[in-house]
Formats: sequence, structure tokens, C-alpha cells
Amino acid sequence: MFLLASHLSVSTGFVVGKMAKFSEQRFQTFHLSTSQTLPESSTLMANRYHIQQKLGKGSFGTVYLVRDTKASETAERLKVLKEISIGGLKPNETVHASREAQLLAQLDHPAILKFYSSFLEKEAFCIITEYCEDRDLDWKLEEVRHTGGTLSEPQVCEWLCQLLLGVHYIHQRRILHRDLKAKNIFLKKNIVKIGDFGVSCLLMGSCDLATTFTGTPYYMSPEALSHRGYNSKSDMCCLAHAFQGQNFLSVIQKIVEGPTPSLPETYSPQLSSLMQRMLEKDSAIRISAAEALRSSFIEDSLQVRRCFGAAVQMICFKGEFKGRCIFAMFCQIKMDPGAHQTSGSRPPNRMKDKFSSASLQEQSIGGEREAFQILSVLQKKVHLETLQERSEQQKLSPRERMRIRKLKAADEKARKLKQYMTEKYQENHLLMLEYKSKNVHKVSVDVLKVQTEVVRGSPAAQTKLSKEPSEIMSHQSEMCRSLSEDHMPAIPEDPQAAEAFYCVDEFESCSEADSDGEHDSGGDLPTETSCQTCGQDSDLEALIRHMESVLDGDSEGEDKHIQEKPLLGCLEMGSINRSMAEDRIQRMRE
Ligand SMILES: Nc1ncnc2c1ncn2[C@@H]1O[C@H](COP(=O)(O)OP(=O)(O)OP(=O)(O)O)[C@@H](O)[C@H]1O
Repeated sequence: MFLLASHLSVSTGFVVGKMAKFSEQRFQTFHLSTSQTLPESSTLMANRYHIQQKLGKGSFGTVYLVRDTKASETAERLKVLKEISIGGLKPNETVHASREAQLLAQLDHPAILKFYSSFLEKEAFCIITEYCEDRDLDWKLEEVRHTGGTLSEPQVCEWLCQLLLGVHYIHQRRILHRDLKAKNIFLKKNIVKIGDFGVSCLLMGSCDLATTFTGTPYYMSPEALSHRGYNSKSDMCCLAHAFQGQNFLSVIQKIVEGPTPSLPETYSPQLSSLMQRMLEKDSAIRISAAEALRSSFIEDSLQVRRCFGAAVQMICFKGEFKGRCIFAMFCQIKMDPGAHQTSGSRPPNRMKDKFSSASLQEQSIGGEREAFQILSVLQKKVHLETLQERSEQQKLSPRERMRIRKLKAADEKARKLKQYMTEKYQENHLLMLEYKSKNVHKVSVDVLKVQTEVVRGSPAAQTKLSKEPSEIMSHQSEMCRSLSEDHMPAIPEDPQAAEAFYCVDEFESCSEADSDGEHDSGGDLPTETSCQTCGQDSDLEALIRHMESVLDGDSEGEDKHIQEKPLLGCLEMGSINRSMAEDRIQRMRE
């Protein structure tokens, strides 16, 4: 037995006026003007849905099982089509209904009946939803009643938890069901699914609740019946008609004024107490879905072991829900006689046992997937809660935590940068040392040898010089430096000091001055010009300039210079090919 009270904001006057429309099994069922045109079984709706069979007819329309010819997955091939006549709807109301339908299509929760799409066809508004082969909860409870069977407390808890999660999900999204009752809760592989969402609203366009009232008051909340307005706490469920009466008015009276019924003694006191809190007449003190989910009873029931797949993980559910409400009541259910015998005052935690022993083989694929989704949601909530607790423990404001995070990130960045710079510095230092040793020490020894031979007048050395003038030029420079090293202190490590060092290089100064041919006398002394040139230019530029001055200088000056400076004169004496030299200069420039 299950009771769901929706939050219809209906005035008592209206309720009385609509008594004739009061629909529930033991009362006359009222149907709005639904389409009487039954589609043939071969009918293709929306060029997509093949009608398979009629599932039933409700207050709003006719329900068909259809085959979706465009479904990608086999599991989604069978769907439900609800056909509702829109005879009374104005065009703008139809648009409104379509918009609402789009909104509903966005809901995605295992405990919510999937709403796929809606369309207009043959003056009917059609809704396509998920198919639940185990039908609805009202039907299920009726079956249990007729067979004289019972619903075990763990089973009730399991469905209750799923319902609470589903209701919480929609309430979080500020959606009210408006017609929550056992008939609108469907069953698929033992997972309950809240369905027929806002159908009344979709149908009536304006959502004027006075016109959406279709009958049963069993599930209505006191505030809805006494016209005190409604909120999400008005969605109520229980596994029985908690408030019963001979007629419509007596039922309403009991809901609004009557004492809150209690569960049979076969139920645990915890469940009974939870039900009492859910049926509280004053919505202000009535327990919300979040509170219900946080109750110790639900918490105990949901201490489940997740056994799907290899990972076995304990899930301690400590509801973190902030949603509003569902209220539930369990009564008049004959308790499974063995249910409490072993447990004393506390119910056996069968749900836990059930999840603990569940295996992939034991679960049907669809049900398992959905159960898994529910468990994942719970797990996520627990994770969030843990995080929250941790941050609370740290007693830091979010701003402070953010600042610490930023500082840490900056420190890490600085550390990496420092490391990079150190590496680069070492690399450069090594390169510099290598370059120096290559250009100063290594080469100079060989060149010095050659030059010495040239000075001595060795023909082989002269030939070598004549063949490789540019090489000799560079070597010459190096050699001069090497020679200078004999009389001067070592070249300083510091580049600037080295530049200054080169400025006073005797040989460089002399060669500049001599090549100009302007300073015949006193050529051994460094001139201001040569000093500047040496100091400012790079080695390569200096070399090029040397080469140019040698090649472009007047022969007289050079000859004179040769006589005075036999070392440099050797270059001309070696018959340098001018065009070849120019060619080399060009290449050096490049
Ligand atoms: N998604 C579904 N999967 C399986 N069966 C469904 C589905 N939707 C509706 N049914 C079945 O179709 C029948 C008609 O349902 P419908 O929702 O139109 O009316 P109702 O719920 O019986 O009454 P009311 O219109 O007052 O809510 C019911 O027997 C119901 O179980």
C-alpha cells in the first residue's frame, strides 16, 4: 500500500464541486476528453514509433507500448507513448506544453522515468517515455494485497530511499511533480521511477491547479486541501492510504484534521517514527527529503557494500541533501513474519546484506546499471561531504585556502624557473670555456710554429700561407695574442675586462695603425682609434676589418709596412690572390 500526496492547491469549494471527478479504484474514474481514436497496431507515429500494444488508459490519455524504429540501443527500443487529446488547448498553451516537455526531457536520474520527447500528432499531444515492464507501484501493491503476500521492510526501505533520491533530485531543480502517487511511480527491475511528471501541467497549459484536479485526494497534503498553498513538501508518499474514509469528504477531513496514523507493530520503531515525521500536518516541521535521507534509519539501511565489478567499497551514506521534501508513510502492510525475529528492536540490515552479496550475474543488466548509478550518486555525495569536513577541520575561509593554493603554485613555478636558470647558466659557462680554449690556446700553438718558420724563410710555410690567407689571418691574430701573452698577464675571465685587455693589445694597435699607413712612426704605440675599434667590435668584425684593410690598403704603405714589419709583409710576399681573398671576406661576412 502506498500513498502519495501531491501538492494540489485546491480550494475546498472546488474539491467539493469536483467530487464527481474523484478517481481512484474504489471510486468512479473520471477521464478528461481523451482521444478515442485508437491507432491501429500498424500505425507509425511521428514516422518513428510503431504501436505495439495498448497498456492502459488513465485520466489524461491512452498509453501505448511502442517500438522506436530509430533507437540506437536495443535496450531503448521499447518505449511508451502517451497520447493526450488537446482538443481543449489553445495554441499558446500547446507551445507552453512543448516547452515544459523539453524541460522534462533534461531530467536524468535513475529514479526518474526518462522523458524522451513530445510531439503533436492527429490533434493529440504525444509524450514518449521510458518503458517500465514491471508497471506501476499501485499495480504492484494491489498484486501483493491480492496474493496475501507482504512487502518486507528492507524492500520498503529500498524503494523509499530511491524515491527520496528522485524527489530530492527534482526538488533541487525547482520542479514539483504535482501528481505524485503510487500510479505514477513505475517499476523497472526493482528500481522505482517517478513518472508522469507535470503531465497535468503540460496538459492544462496554464497549470491552473483548479482545472488539473482529477480526482483522488488520498495523496494530497493537508495544506493543499485546506488551500494554504503548497511547496515541495507537499509531495507525499506512503505505502497505504494513510487516511481512509467512506467518501471523498471524510478522506479530506482526516488528512487535514485527523490524527496521524501509525504503522503496525510489526514494523521497526525507527521506520514508524520516520513515517510519523513525514506525515506531520504542519509543513514547517514536517521532515524534508534531505532530513529523511539523513535519518539514522535510512543511514543504517544505506550502509551498503558496493560489489559491482571488482571494487568492493563501503558506502556510508550521510545525506548531504538540501532539498525539500517528500513525506512517506508505511502502514497496513503485513510484515514478513521472519523479518524481525532475529533482530530484536532493530530491523535487520537486509539492504546492506543484499548489496553486499550482489554480483554481476545475480543482477539483470538494466537494473544493475541503474542501481550502480544510484550508488555512484551516493558515493559522490559522501566524497563531497568528506571534502567539506576536511576544509572545515582546517578552519580556513575559502579565500584563505585559495591564497594558500596560489602561493604554493607560485613557489613551485619559481622553483622550476630557478632550476632552469641554473642549468642554462652552467651550460653557457661550459660553452664559453670551450670556446675560449678553442680560439685562444689550441690554435695559437700551431700557428706560432708556422709563423716562426715563415720568419725563418721556410718555402713550405710560405706556400701554406699563400694558399690559406684568411686562415693565416685569423691565426695571425691568435698568434699575436699568444705572443702578447708572453709579456702580458693572462686574459681576464670577465668579458668586459677582457675587452679592456684587448684595447691595450700591442699587436692589434700596431696592425691597425700600420695598415692605415698614416702612422709610419710610432706604430708600436696604440692609437685612440685603434683602441676604440678593438674595444667595440667583436672578434669576427675585427678580423674582417683586418682583412679589408690589408686588401684595400695602398701597396706603397703596405710595402713600407712589410719592410718595417716583416711578419705582416709575409702575406703579400705569399702572392695573395685578391679575388680569392675577397671571396673569403664575403663568405666570412655571410
Ligand atoms: N512508462 C510506463 N511503463 C509501463 N507502463 C506504463 C507506463 N506509463 C503508463 N503505464 C501504464 O499505462 C496505464 C495507464 O497509465 P496512465 O498513467 O495513463 O494512467 P494512470 O496512471 O493509471 O492514471 P492517471 O491518469 O490518473 O495517472 C497504467 O496501467 C500504467 O501502469
